[in-house]
Amino acid sequence: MGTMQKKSDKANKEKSETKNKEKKKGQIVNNNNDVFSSSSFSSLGLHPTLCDQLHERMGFEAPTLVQAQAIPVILSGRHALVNAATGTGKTVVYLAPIIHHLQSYENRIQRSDGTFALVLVPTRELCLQVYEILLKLLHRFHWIVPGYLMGGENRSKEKARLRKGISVLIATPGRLLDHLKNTTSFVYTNLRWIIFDEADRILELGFGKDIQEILVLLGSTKTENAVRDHSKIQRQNLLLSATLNEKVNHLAKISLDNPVMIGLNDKRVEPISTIESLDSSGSDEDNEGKISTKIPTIGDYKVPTQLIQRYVKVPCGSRLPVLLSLLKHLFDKEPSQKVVLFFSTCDAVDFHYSLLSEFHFSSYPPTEGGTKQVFLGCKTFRLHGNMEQLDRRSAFQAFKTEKSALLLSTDVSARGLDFPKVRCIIQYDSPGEATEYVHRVGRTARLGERGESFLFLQPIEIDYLQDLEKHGASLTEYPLLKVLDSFPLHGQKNLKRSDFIDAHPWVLSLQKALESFIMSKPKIDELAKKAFCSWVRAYTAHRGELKRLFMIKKLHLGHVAKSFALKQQPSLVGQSFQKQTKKRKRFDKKTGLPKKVKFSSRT
Ligand SMILES: Nc1ncnc2c1ncn2[C@@H]1O[C@H](COP(=O)(O)OP(=O)(O)OP(=O)(O)O)[C@@H](O)[C@H]1O
Repeated sequence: MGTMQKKSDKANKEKSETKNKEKKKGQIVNNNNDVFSSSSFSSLGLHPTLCDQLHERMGFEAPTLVQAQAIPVILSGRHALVNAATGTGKTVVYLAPIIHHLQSYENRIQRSDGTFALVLVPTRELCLQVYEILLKLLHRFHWIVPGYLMGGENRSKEKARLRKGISVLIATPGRLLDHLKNTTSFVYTNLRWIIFDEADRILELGFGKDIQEILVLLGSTKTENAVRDHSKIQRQNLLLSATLNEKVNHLAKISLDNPVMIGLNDKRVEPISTIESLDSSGSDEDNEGKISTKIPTIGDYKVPTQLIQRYVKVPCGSRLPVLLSLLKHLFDKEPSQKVVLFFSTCDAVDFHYSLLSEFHFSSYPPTEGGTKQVFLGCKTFRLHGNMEQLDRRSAFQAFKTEKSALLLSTDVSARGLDFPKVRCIIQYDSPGEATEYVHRVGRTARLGERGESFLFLQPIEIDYLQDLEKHGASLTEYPLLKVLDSFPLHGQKNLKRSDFIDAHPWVLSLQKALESFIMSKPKIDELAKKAFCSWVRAYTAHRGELKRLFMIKKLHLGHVAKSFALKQQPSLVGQSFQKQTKKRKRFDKKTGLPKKVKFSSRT
């Protein structure tokens, strides 16, 4: 081993020891027995050099419970469905066994052998994140080449990398399919593993057809597996998520052969002999009666036990000042912390990002000359699917490394992203499906660390709590009035001012200031109007049971406009919204199917 290598290993060891000491100082609030196993990585059957990497380079002292349970199964070559809470280390569950096997081949694998393992993920950020972990794990196995393919990247460069050969490939489905069809130098004859990370989300995003095509092109549907049984390469496919539910049944059935269920108790997937269709939603509706599915419809999803889950009940017209007050309160209480704030649309992210970056307010804190100060002093980032790839990448990386910051995002950040030390999640717009609630709050309270989450609900939406309860998430009400009373107004603090949020003097004065601010900033005013339209559209897009809980008819659109600091409901909205609703109704009637998630506008 070279001196440089030794030095870097020593530095890594020191870094990991400091990290572990920090954790011991009290960051981890959960009982370690709930997260970590008492076994060691080597006792799971992993190669000693890989165990050293996990320990020294990654700073992992012991496997997590799901790692201890799943790694031996995956090492044995069995297909598997892995369901475990957010932030419990599922990435290593599949990467470690792949590396273990690849490094042990008698004839060292070469780039010209092409791709041995393929990991499919729903978003570009997750693609990069898994790639970075893989890079670290492969540090001592330089002959195993990692790589990634994803939308937004340069196709020709990707082609060139594929031509040279990538042993372990991380990809988003659309771009992978593109290369499978068009890049003749892409060698995948040695493919042994296909992993679907966040399997349910890949299907929810409407990639079902792509996945089906990918599986056929790779010869990895169950029927083709059976034909290939006699060939020398055995396939092993894995599906993972914190919310594996009935939506992945089709995928599981066509891609997994006698799978082992981990974290799904005794639920089994029934074997089938033909290829079922993976439509955009992955729904079972069109096959009802034909297939008896064994993954339950109502999943009791595992939310980290140490996570404090709250809801904030706010009348629609007061949403914006309440959001700003909550943010201010959180950062005043703990100036060095990271918060992720979720919205339903890209436009809402853009509007609130501009507002928070520029909004000044004089009443808090009162200053001598009455000079206005930026309302929220923390670093702010935004991340959504309509941003340029470069901006997306730099926001993602920057928020990862910051010690104290606020990230405004759509659901593009909800799945799998591992931002260190996020203490708080705010869901300003409701997530819709309970699965998305679980993944959004899962960006905090990872691996036993503490975390808090806030879900904004209007009084008319409060029944949504029952829906969450059905899935195992219990929320308590946040004492909002007490917090609002704590803000200084006319030099006075902590006075009981009102029993009603929408009549609270602090809320009223902040709302007034926000409206004047928007009127003085034509660009932000434009963003507010756009965000209003998208918000209403997104609200009408709730499906099934959720449509009953989030009823557009019950909304007062004037109050919705107020929540974007608009004094009046923008007039164009009526038309555009009606057009949109009519179009959707026509589509639903024609196809009988729910429309695909519009990835570009919503996330
Ligand atoms: N054995 C371990 N010891 C210490 N830290 C670990 C261990 N395994 C994983 N981690 C760390 O735990 C964090 C969460 O891991 P990971 O992102 O794989 O979780 P996940 O279960 O996939 O979460 P999600 O469901 O949100 O995608 C990461 O920072 C990872 O480095």
